[in-house]
Order: sequence, then C-alpha cells, then structure tokens
Amino acid sequence: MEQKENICSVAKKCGGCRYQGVPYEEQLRKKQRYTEGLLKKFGKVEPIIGMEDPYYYRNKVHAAFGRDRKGNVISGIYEEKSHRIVSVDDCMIEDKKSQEIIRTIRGMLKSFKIKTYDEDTGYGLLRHVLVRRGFSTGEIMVVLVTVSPIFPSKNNFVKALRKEHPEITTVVLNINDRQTSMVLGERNIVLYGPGFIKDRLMGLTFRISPSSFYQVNPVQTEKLYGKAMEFAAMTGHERVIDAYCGTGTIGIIASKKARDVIGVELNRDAIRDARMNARENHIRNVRFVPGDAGWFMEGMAAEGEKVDVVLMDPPRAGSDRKFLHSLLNLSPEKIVYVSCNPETLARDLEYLTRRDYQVKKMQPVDMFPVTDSVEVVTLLCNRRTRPKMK
Ligand SMILES: C[S@@+](CC[C@H](N)C(=O)[O-])C[C@H]1O[C@@H](n2cnc3c(N)ncnc32)[C@H](O)[C@@H]1O
Repeated sequence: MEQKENICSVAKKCGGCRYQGVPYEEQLRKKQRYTEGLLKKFGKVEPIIGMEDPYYYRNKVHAAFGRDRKGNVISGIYEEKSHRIVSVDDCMIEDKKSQEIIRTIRGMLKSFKIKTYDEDTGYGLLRHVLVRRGFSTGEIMVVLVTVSPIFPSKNNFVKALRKEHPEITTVVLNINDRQTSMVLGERNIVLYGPGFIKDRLMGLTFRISPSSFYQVNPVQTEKLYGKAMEFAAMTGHERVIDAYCGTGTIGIIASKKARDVIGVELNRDAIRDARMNARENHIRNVRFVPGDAGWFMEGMAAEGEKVDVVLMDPPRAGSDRKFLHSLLNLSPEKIVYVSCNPETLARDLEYLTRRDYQVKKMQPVDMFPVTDSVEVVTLLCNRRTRPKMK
C-alpha cells in the first residue's frame, strides 16, 4: 500500500479527509470504536472490512470553478461551511484520471473565452465540473455545470477536450441557474456520446446518469452489497422490496436470488436508469416505482400485500417515521438496512427494536477511507415470524 498519510496541503480547509495523517490501520480502529460506541447496545458489531489500497478510490469527482484574488481561474472544493473555493490539484481520495480531466478543462477556459461564474455578481458561465468514471468499463462522463445553456464553441470545446482525453465517452451540459448549494440543476443537454456511462458490479451492468446516486467506491461496494446479500440469505422464493433503490443496483443483484423485487425511489432519473438496468441485464422479476418509499410501502400494507424481505439504503438522514411505521405494518420477516450514517442508523434501530424487530448482525464496511464516514449493513429479524418448517 502506498503511504500518503501527510501529504494533502488543504486537508484542514477542506474538512473531507478528517483522518489525514492517521495510518490506515488506526483509521479502521477509530471507525470500529465509533461504530461500537453507537451500536453495541443492539448486539455484536463485526470487525470493519477495510481496503487494500485506500487511496484514489472516488469514482465521482466534483470541482467548483471560480477565481482567486489575483483573478486566476481556480478549481477545487468549497472551504468547509463556506462558499470560498479552495484550489485542489491532487486529492488523495479522488480518481486520478478524473482529476487530470478537471485540470485540462481549467487550462482550456482562457483560450475558449469561458468565464467562471461569480456568485456575488451573477457574472460568468461555468460553475462546476463533475467527472464520473466507470471503474470496470473505463467509461468517463464529464458534466459541465453552467448558468446558461449557451456555451460558446461547444463542439470545438468537446473536440479539444477529447483530443487530450480520448477516454471520455460522454459530455453533458447541465444548466443550474439558481442560487443554490446543489451542484446540479435539472436540465441536461448532451453534447457528446449517450449522456450516461455504464459500469459493472457483481457481474451485472449498470447505467449511471449525471444526477443518479451510484456508490463512489466501487471496490468496497462489491463487499458491501455482498454482505447485504449474505445477510438476506434468500432462497429464491422471497418477495423483496428495495427501498431507496437509486439506479436499482441492490434490487437487481437481489433479483437473482428472489421470486420478485420491487424497487422504490424518489429520483425519476434514477428510476429511468433502474428500468434500463433491469432490461440491460435481462432481469424480468423486478419492477421500479417512482415515489416516496414510506408512502408506497404504507399503501402495500393497507392492501394486505405480503413482503418477505425489505432491503433499505436511505440517505444520511436515515428513514423518517412514516417509513419506519410502514415497515412495521408490512412486517417483513427480514430487514437488511444499509446505512451510511451510524448515528441515524442507531436512532432507527432504537425504534424498530422497541417494537417487532431484533438485530441479528451488524457489519461495518470502510467505504470512505481517510474520511470519518462508516457504512454499516445490519440484519434485523421479525420476532413475530415463526421459523419456517424445513
Ligand atoms: C444512499 S442512496 C441509495 C441508492 C442505492 N440503494 C444504491 O446503493 O445505489 C439513497 C437513495 O434514496 C433516495 N431517496 C431519498 N429519499 C427517499 C424517499 N423518501 N423515498 C424513496 N427514495 C428516496 C435518493 O434519491 C437516493 O437515490
């Protein structure tokens, strides 16, 4: 493993890599202690699954664009809790090729007379650049986030960019003209290629659009999803819900071992991707529904529908009461909860374990080395379900 424990000059301003300078084994010990502190009251926390090479793993790289005091174009991250851009040239956790592409774009702006957007004056065009890379396919998507759909000499710009980086398979212009802290706006204009990239996970192919959620650490994602499937231990007869399904990854992987799967997700772009993903992988026993997961499951429970397993992977905020309530009403035999925030996980487990569920297994996975984030897969079983006759 390459040792890079002390090299990032902007770590303090960025706030992302809180474990900068901490040897990887020690990072894992800290994460284990933190997770146990929050979760051991529910049962045994298995030892965290770490990475062999914990650097340059992020396959989604975002850079904000602006100018420094001298008027030079800079690209990087926002200083913690502010909108001041800190110039970043070599981030130790982001994909190297994606960072190279961002540097190339920065160098091209002057000759193409493209101004970076200034939030205070409202003047300029380019706000952010997002690069996503398919780990196993090598496909690369570049998203140029601008305040206006009018991008001067766009065809020549794309041509020049691809000349430097022929690996780029698609370029998208995303229009974000609002005063918002969200990076992406709602409108996409495809400038080159199909407007999405594909990646392979656990032998299946997945399509990723500019705004769809897709795990950012592909090596650890296979371990994470592998654990989720191991915990669900399906036999091929189960009816499954993949709640908060994103582009359908977990549900499509689960469909191989289930009777049928329903995926639910708020983001319509992700649902479109999920449906395409099912088709692409010739999966017929899965369907995807747009909407609020809690609302949808409440509706299923009200109609007396039965579900055996709920796989759930909510955002950092965890699940809301409506969702947890719908879980109790639907009363699946097993819940496999994939969480990227042990604090909200602890809160939701408290709610579920005071009612019908018991925690059986908890497995932390290090999805974000050098940062202080921990992902945890938890298996809960329904106390009211009688064990099935063999
Ligand atoms: C952590 S991601 C998980 C995605 C997916 N399971 C995966 O591994 O790629 C959480 C997802 O929940 C979706 N989401 C957030 N709130 C939701 C809600 N109330 N109902 C359904 N989906 C929701 C987000 O759009 C996002 O795609």
